[in-house]
Amino acid sequence: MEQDRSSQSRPPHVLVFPLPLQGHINSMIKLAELLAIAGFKLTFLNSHHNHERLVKFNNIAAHSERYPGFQFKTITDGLPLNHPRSGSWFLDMFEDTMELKMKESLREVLVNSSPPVDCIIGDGFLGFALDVAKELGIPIIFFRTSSPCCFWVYHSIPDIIQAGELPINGSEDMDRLITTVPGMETYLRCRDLPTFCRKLDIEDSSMKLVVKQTRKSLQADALILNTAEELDGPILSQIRTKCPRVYAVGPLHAQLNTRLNAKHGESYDHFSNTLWEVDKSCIFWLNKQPNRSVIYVSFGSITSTSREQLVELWYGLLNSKTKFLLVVRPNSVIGKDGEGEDVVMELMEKSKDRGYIVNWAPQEAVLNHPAIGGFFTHNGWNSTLESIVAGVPMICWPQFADQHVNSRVVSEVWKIGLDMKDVCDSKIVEKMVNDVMVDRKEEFAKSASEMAKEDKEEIKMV
Ligand SMILES: O=c1ccn([C@@H]2O[C@H](COP(=O)(O)OP(=O)(O)O[C@H]3O[C@H](CO)[C@@H](O)[C@H](O)[C@H]3O)[C@@H](O)[C@H]2O)c(=O)[nH]1
Ligand SMILES: C[C@H]1CC[C@@H]2C(C(=O)O)=CO[C@@H](O)[C@@H]21
Repeated sequence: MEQDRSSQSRPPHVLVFPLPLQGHINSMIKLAELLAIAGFKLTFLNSHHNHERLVKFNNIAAHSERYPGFQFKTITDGLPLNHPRSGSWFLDMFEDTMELKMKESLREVLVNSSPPVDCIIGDGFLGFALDVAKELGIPIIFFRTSSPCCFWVYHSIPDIIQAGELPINGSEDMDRLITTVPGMETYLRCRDLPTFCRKLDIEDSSMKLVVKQTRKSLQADALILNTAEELDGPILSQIRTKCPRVYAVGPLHAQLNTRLNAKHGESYDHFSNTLWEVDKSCIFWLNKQPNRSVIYVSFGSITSTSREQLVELWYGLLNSKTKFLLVVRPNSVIGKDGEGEDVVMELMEKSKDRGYIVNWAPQEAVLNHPAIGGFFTHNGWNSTLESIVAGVPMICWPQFADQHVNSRVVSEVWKIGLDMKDVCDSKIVEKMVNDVMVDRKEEFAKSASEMAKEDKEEIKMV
């Protein structure tokens, strides 16, 4: 059933539909805010579950006050209410019956929308949105929230397999170069491939899923990526050989900040859109530390660590020559019978002179604080971009998906950090922290600040 979208005297109505994860909501809501500033009517389609958390930890009504055309709607994420939604739960959403539930709910929202939706901006990982859009005759743009370099690797997986470069033959094989991803021939090793490629079985369902969603992204009317030409020009050129309508619109947090600050001044309150309670006390702690003396340590919104890994990281930080601000999300330490939570309490107590631990930080404010000199990160794409824009060098400890490719690009191509992938040893942590924060401090600070400067120039030009 097609709705009448003709002869409009009203602003165009865009529906933005993210995969229900913090890392996807963050950049997609910033894009929605930018479109609302430009005068579009905006519907942001959240899952019931995440919307409840957004309402709990943010002043959600403020979005519609600030942007009169902005509204939230909610649908199911396809999962039962009692689903734990932790660990790698999100893969459950792609079970056929779960996906069907989301697809039907999306269809219903679109059919009943008034005014009608003129364009969908769908998360590129929710390929079924394309089928609904086509059925209803609504243009659709896909937005991939992860990195362009990983998008390109996902796209190339069938060629890598065809060339016999996958599967990986055990741990001995991890440093072999992959030569069949155009543009990355000189630096991409087996260990830098997205983790889904570490399966021995080339018919593995998660590997097939990422290829399917990636190839489907190219069938939309256009593809949006959260990057800038200055940052990812060579990879964007490669992607454009498969799909000419690729737009680099990022880094979105910086685009939005630039516009809001220009209009309202530097002290304007920005929405954090967070699914956890932000602990701002760390900013007061940072205020007491010397410039560039603290390493910020955080692994995003999905990654869990084992108790042993956390203790190993903590000893490395403690033995280094620098202070640290560490984020440990509630329930993110895997251990038996509350062991995970106990260890966090113990580390907090023992860290007092050297560090500060919070459950969830105001990350952008932290990265832009003068006391921060480095970011120990898992290289989720948002964190990577936030670090680049703030001019903060990185120590990379990637955990899954695009993060392994991102850390390789950060360390080997952009040279704004060190890569610690596949290792968790306190001695190596200590050495890398000392390198970035003390021994090679000026070298890394220089490359990171040059990169931030180039990026800011491009943002000003847009
Ligand atoms: O204490 C914290 C920790 C994180 N953040 C924010 O949370 C977001 C985290 O996003 P990201 O760094 O991308 O990590 P993930 O949450 O792990 O993101 C998922 O989604 C990303 C985008 O698709 C992928 O690149 C990642 O690999 C995937 O794990 C960032 O904007 C951070 O600023 C906070 O505000 N406070
Ligand atoms: C659904 C998760 C698995 C892959 C997605 C992704 C990506 O590389 O595109 C990154 O992180 C996760 O949020 C997505």
